[in-house]
Formats: sequence, structure tokens, C-alpha cells
Amino acid sequence: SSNGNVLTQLVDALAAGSVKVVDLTQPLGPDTPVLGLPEPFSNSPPVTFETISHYDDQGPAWYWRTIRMGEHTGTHFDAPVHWISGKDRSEGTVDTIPARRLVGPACVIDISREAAANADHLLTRDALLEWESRHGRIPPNAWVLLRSDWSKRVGAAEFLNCREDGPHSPGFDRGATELLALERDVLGVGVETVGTDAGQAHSFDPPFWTHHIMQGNGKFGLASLCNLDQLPPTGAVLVASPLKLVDGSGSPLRVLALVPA
Ligand SMILES: O=C(O)C(=O)c1ccccc1S
Ligand SMILES: [Mn+2]
Repeated sequence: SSNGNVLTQLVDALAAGSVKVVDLTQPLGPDTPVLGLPEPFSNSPPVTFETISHYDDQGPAWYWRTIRMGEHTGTHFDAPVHWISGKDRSEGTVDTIPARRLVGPACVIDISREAAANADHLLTRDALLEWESRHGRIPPNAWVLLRSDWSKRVGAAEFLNCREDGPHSPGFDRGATELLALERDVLGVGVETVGTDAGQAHSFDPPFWTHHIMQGNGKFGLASLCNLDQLPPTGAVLVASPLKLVDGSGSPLRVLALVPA
């Protein structure tokens, strides 16, 4: 092309501000809400930091810390092996996923009005087909991001939204999950809530059907995203690259979206 290759055009567009970088990542620290599974199941610990040195006797000119958290904490990536249905998938751990799969286009489905009216709202197959009638068919290897505005909830209690029968937060119904995994061959699904399944998914059949079907078909998940309201329905490109944890089921990560201004 006239001005170099597509990458030099991207660099020029970033410099000119005609392509923006939108950060889809929540701050990661002791205040990060953590999923609470009921007894007898184990849970992730809260995020803790331990100072190794801070320009002091332990290290006069440097500051560094030890971090402790679960692989599925805050804005994080679900690899196929995270769920038993994906346990034998090749390239199923975060350290074996091909780098090519860590960059991909994003489709954004807005259920923020529905989720505001009903915390247990589930995106249906029909709602997905209606979205496609307006924005075109979801392409293979796309991230499908569910905008619920749940990231705007402040504090763990409001974010996890637990009642006596467990958490109440939106997600995908089974038909939508099957359409995305089996008929659209998506890269994965991303959500603003603590996990890719709806809060009441423990009572679904199969339980946690979005994890079961997505990871079982070698797809990925992104949880606790934010700023999805800054993305267009189509046209953004996501960079979502988990830590290369050996045998990892997932990892906290920085999720960036390249967005046409
Ligand atoms: O992937 C997760 O972090 C997650 O949401 C999850 C983890 C373990 C069990 C149930 C769920 S629902
Ligand atoms: Mn997870």
C-alpha cells in the first residue's frame, strides 16, 4: 500500500489517535472480588502482596513484591483444561495455546438493560440471531463479549450479588452457548461478571453449562472484564494473552481492545 504494510498503518493510526487502545481489565489487588463456591468445595484465596524490598535494607535501590492469588482471579482467562469437559483437549493449557489464538476480533452483545431489570438474565439463541440480523454473522475465531454493565457494581457484595440460594448474575443460556461453540466456532466468550457462567449456573443442566460446553469444545473464557460499553458491536480487535503458566488452567491477564476511533 502507499504507506507501508498494515502494521506501519496501525502504528500511524495509533499515533494519530484514529485507533484507540481500550483497557478491559479491572484493578487486581486485595479488594478484587473472588468467587465463593459453597462447602465442600475449595476456593481461591484473596489476592495478597508481600513486599520483598522497598528501597530499604532488603533492597536499597529496588521495589518488588511476592503475589499470591488463584489462576481465576479478577480479569482472567479460562483455558480448556479448566473444566473437566476440556481436560483432554490438545493445546488446552495456557502455556500450550498457540500465540495466534491470543489475538482476535470482538463481537459485543449488549444485555445491560435486561440485566438491570433481572440479575439472572440469560442471553438466548434467538437474541444472538437477532443481533446477527443487525450486525452480521459472528465470524469464526471471534471473541463474543457480553456487555451487562455488571463491572459498574462497586464492592464485592454487590458484584457477587449472593442471596440464600447463591449468586445472582447474568450469563448465557444453553442454546446460546451451543450456538456459539458448535455453530459459530468462536474463540471464546467474555463477561463482566466473576465467571463466564451465570450466578445460578450450579442449578443448570449440565451445571455451569457455559464452562462445560465452551471449554469442552476447546474454547476460551474471559471473566471480570470492564469498559465493554466503550466498544462498538463489531470492529474491535482483542489482545488477550494469559501468563504462560506451566500446565495452567487460566491466569489473570491484561485484556486490551484496539478500537477504531
Ligand atoms: O472459571 C471460573 O473462575 C469460574 O467461574 C468457576 C470456577 C470453578 C467453579 C465454578 C465456576 S463458575
Ligand atoms: Mn475462570
